[in-house]
Amino acid sequence: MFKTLDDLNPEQRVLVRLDLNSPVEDDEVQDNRRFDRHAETVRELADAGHRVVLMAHQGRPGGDDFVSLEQHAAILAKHVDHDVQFVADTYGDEAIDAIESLSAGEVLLLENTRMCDEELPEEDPEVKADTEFVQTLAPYFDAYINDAYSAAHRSHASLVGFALELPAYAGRVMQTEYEANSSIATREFDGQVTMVVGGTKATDVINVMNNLGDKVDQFLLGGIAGELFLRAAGHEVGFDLDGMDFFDDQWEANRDTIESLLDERGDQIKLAVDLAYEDDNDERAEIAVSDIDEKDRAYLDVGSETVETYDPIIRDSEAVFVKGALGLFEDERFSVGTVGVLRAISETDCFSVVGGGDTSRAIEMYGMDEADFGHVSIAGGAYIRALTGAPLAGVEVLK
Ligand SMILES: Nc1ncnc2c1ncn2[C@@H]1O[C@H](COP(=O)(O)OP(=O)(O)OP(=O)(O)O)[C@@H](O)[C@H]1O
Ligand SMILES: O=C(O)[C@H](O)COP(=O)(O)O
Repeated sequence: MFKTLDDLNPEQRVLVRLDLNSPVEDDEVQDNRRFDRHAETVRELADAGHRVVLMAHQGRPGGDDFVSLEQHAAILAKHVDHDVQFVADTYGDEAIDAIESLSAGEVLLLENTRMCDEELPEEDPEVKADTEFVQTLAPYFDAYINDAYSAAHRSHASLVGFALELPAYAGRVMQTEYEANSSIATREFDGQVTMVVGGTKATDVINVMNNLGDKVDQFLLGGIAGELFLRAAGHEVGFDLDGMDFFDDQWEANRDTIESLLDERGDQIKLAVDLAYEDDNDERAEIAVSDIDEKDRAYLDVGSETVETYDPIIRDSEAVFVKGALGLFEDERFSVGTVGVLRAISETDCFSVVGGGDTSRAIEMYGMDEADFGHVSIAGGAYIRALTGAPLAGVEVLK
C-alpha cells in the first residue's frame, strides 16, 4: 500500500503535511480535534529525534478564515506538549534559515501554504512537483510525510508535489483515516451494513447513496436529504422561508437520482415516519409524516418514533457508517435523532465510522465517548469521496 512511519530511517529531516484547517471566530482560531489527532504524529516524530518541519493550510484566499498559522503553532504545541516554532514564510529565505537552524527533535511550522501562489490551482502531481515552491523546499529534506487525509482529495502542491520528489510516507492520521474510511468500499462484512444519511449537503450524500450500489443494505435518512426523499414519496415537506429557494433548488438538482433510487432500492431506504418542529411556545413538537397536509413549516429533526424504528436496525448491523446529522443537533431540542442513532451505535459492538466535522461534534457535545465508536473521522470532502471508493490524489501519490 504505502510506507508508514514504521519504515522511516532514523534522524531524518522530515517535511510533514498536516490538515489544521479550523473554524475561525472573531480572528481567533478555534481548537478542535484535528490538532489532537495530528499531535500524535508530530510527537512520535519529535520523540524519535527527527527534525520536523510542518506545512498546513487555513481557509482560502479572499475568505475571512484565510489567516496566518501563528495561532495554530501555539495550539498544536499545547496538544503535542512540545515547543512548536513558527516562521511567517513558506519557502523564502526566512523559511530556509529557520529550517536549517533546526536541531534534532525540534518542530517548526511554516506559514499557510495557500499564501503561496503555486499551492492552489488543482493540477497534476507532475505539474505541482515542478513548481518553485516544491523545487526550492524539497532539497532541504530526506523524507515527505503526508498526514493530511482530510485534504487529500485536493491536488495541491503541498499534498501531491513533494511525494514525487522525496521518499514519501503516510503519517498516523493518514493511515487510520484511510483504513477506516475506505472500508465500506474495500471490506466484506458478514452481516448487515447500514448507512445513516443526513446533514445539509444533500447533493453530496445522495451521490454517495447512488454510488454505493449493493455495498449498503439499509439507508436511514434524516436532515435535508431525508426531506427530499419524503417529498419524492408525496409528502408536503421541504418548506422554504419567504424569498428562499433552498429546498426547491435541492429538489431540482437531485430529483432524478432520488426517484431512480426509490424506484430501484426503495425497500432499502428508510424514511422518517415523524418529524419535529418548533411550536408557538418555542418548544419541540412532533407530527406524524402521514398527518402533514400542508407545506407550512420547517422541520428540524426526525421524530421519536423514527428513532425507535432506526434503533433496532442499527443494533442488528455488522457495520454502520454515518454521514450527516439527522437534525439541528446544536440545539438540544432537535438533537433527539442524531443523539439517538449515535447512542445506539455506541452501545453495540458493530464496526462504525462517523464522518463529517459537524456530525462528529455531536459525540462530545452530548457526553458520548469517542472510544465507543470504531472510528470518528476528521474529514469532510475526503470522507465523502472515500465512501464511494473514489481515489484521493494525495493518497495515490503515496502508493
Ligand atoms: N433538518 C435540519 N434542518 C437544519 N439543519 C439540519 C437539519 N438536519 C441536519 N442539519 C444540520 O446538518 C449539519 C451536519 O451536516 P453537514 O452535512 O453540514 O456536515 P457534516 O457532514 O457533519 O460535516 P462536514 O461539514 O465536515 O462535511 C449539522 O450542523 C445540523 O445542524
Ligand atoms: O477542511 C477541510 O475539509 C480540508 O482542509 C479541505 O479544505 P478545502 O475544502 O478548503 O480545500
